[in-house]
Amino acid sequence: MDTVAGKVGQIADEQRSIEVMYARLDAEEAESVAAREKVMAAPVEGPEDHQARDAEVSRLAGVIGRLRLAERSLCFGRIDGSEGGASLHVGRIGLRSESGEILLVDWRAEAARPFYAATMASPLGLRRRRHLRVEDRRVVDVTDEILDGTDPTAEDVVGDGPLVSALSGARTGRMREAASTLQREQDEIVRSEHRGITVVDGGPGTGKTIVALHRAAYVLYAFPAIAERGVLVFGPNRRFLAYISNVLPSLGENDVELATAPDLVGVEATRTEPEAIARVKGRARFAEALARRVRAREPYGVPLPLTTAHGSVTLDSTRVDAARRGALQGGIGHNRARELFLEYIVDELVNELEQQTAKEIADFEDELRELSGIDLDRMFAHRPGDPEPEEDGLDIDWDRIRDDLLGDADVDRMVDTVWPRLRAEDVLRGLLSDPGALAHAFAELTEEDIDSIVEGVRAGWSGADLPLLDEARALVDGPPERVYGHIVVDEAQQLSEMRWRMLMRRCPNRSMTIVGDLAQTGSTTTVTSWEDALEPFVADRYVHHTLTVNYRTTAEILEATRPLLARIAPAQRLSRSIRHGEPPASVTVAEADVDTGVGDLLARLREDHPEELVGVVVSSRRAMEIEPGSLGGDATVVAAPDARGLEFDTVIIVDPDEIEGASEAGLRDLYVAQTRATKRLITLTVDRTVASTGAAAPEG
Ligand SMILES: Nc1ncnc2c1ncn2[C@@H]1O[C@H](COP(=O)(O)OP(=O)(O)OP(=O)(O)O)[C@@H](O)[C@H]1O
Repeated sequence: MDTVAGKVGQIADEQRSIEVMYARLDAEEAESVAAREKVMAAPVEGPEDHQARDAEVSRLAGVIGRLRLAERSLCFGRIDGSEGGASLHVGRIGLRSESGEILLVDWRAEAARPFYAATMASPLGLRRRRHLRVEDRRVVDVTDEILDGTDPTAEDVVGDGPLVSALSGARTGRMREAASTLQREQDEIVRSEHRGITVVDGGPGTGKTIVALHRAAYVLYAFPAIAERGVLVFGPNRRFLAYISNVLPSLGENDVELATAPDLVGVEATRTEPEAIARVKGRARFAEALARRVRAREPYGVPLPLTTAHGSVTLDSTRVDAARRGALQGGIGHNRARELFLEYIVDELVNELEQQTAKEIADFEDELRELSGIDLDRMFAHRPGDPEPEEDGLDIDWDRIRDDLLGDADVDRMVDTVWPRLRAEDVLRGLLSDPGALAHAFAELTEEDIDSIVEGVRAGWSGADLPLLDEARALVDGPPERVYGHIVVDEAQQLSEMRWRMLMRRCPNRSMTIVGDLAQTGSTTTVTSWEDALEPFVADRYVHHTLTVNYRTTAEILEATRPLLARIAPAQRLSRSIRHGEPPASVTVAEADVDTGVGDLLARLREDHPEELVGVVVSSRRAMEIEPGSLGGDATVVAAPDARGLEFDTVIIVDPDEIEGASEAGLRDLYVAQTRATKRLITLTVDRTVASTGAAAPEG
């Protein structure tokens, strides 16, 4: 069999098929553009018409955007059934011909499932799975897997798997989507029908982020009611979000929000603080301490004296407590509950005034009868045909009085004495500058820690303050207005208890995809298991998957991380790598020679591998000293604690001892650094016993 001729023929065949698809794509785009122009040209009258037109224009813009995004690699696969069974092309979106015949199936559609799920052991009725590589609307490559054990024919192109080619290519600094090569264990999670919480863990490079982002695209496609409320992807920092930012748009999904904590809270962190303090600030006990402070500004067991132009009343504590309970019932926050409380209080006040007035009139009548014998009741007795008299016998408009009292500045001031309006920032600042309250709630804080917290309040907000501010806002002003139908949390092992609360507050229906690796946990959280993280919100109502295959790191580099993994997470098994490469190398230099050492390594890498990306992972201290861009455009300097989630072709770890010693999570930071490389890992160790070594060559 002439395999080259076979492949050329197959490419030509596929080219004919995809030309039909592109013609249909272009036609659909042209139809949508024409429809949009027509809507925009149509006359509109009144604001409702305007609104409807804007909504239609924006819907059509969405459709056009999605069609345009689908252009690049519109179709990437094909499945053929056994024994002459049907063939289907699989791609970015679904397309039908004008007569309704299926041209292309969306990768997320049920019909596309066998493309991902079929194996030789379980071919699901398929004979062949084909991958197509399309560039600029031209089919440039075709590779086939025969799944049902039949012999390849001249129409089959069996070769290197597309996964291996995808993984072996040089990195670009941005994560790429992987809809065409999603693996079975990944696809099962992406396509799961479970709408609640799904936790996905697994070692570094097992595709957790890939799964999380493709899951977001699947949720948008398959669960419209959830999609309508919006999907959020939450990540640990902006660098990470920039790294993953292209994936969803290239899957045709532009409506997913990407956010870090400052984006959600709308406040930037402007200072760092010792990690021991940040850890304590992450404890859920802080939420209790804040709640106590807010509750202390609401009336418990106190009477409320009220003096008004219509009379004076003291509401006893039972009535004030009942009003407080009623107002707080809906969990709408202190300030909004205060408005309800004011209404309850004014109702009580008006009732009381009404009764007082009725009693005063009755007393006056009794007195008059006793003194003068005049019986007012008989004098003004109600005769048939007369209008109904007011109950108290006087023409008092109590509804108007009620309205007056609701807007009365004096009443408001009196209510303020038991239920003042608050500002969330002040509540948090109040707690953070109250040494007594801090010491009472957090026995683990030393006096020095407390001084540092109190001192820090004046200097602005830290990263760990943001979830506290969010909590204070929920207590004071009620839950956030912007909530989501589904939240994807990446690097979830980084979340403190307070950060979990911040996210859960934004996902009332608890539909989430949570991915992370507890062996990579950083220094600012005390959460050590998914059970502990989720128990307060959903008890054990979540499903858990573990990914086992490493798609990033070569087997040689992965093996080198084994001793560190055994120290930081003895129960975790090393994942399985599917690629081989160079063994890790190491260099030792004196402190004075670190810069030259790094410079030499970079020069050599540039010469040998000019297309590739290099990550230089250093301690946070060193990262601050290195000018951005000073190492050249192809090398990125990353502080070890910020390297989570990123990847580079080559990683140079500078001074591992310093990274290890810099933080309580130093060993885990070092493990993260070791697992960032797709091809080469070089460790530059610093020998502190010598003044200068001269830069040395790497040793294998
Ligand atoms: N099915 C796949 N097809 C192509 N590439 C894949 C696939 N799965 C994973 N990868 C690639 O493998 C690398 C690691 O994936 P990813 O970053 O999702 O892993 P991770 O488990 O989130 O890692 P970490 O724990 O280090 O953050 C990425 O380059 C990703 O694009």
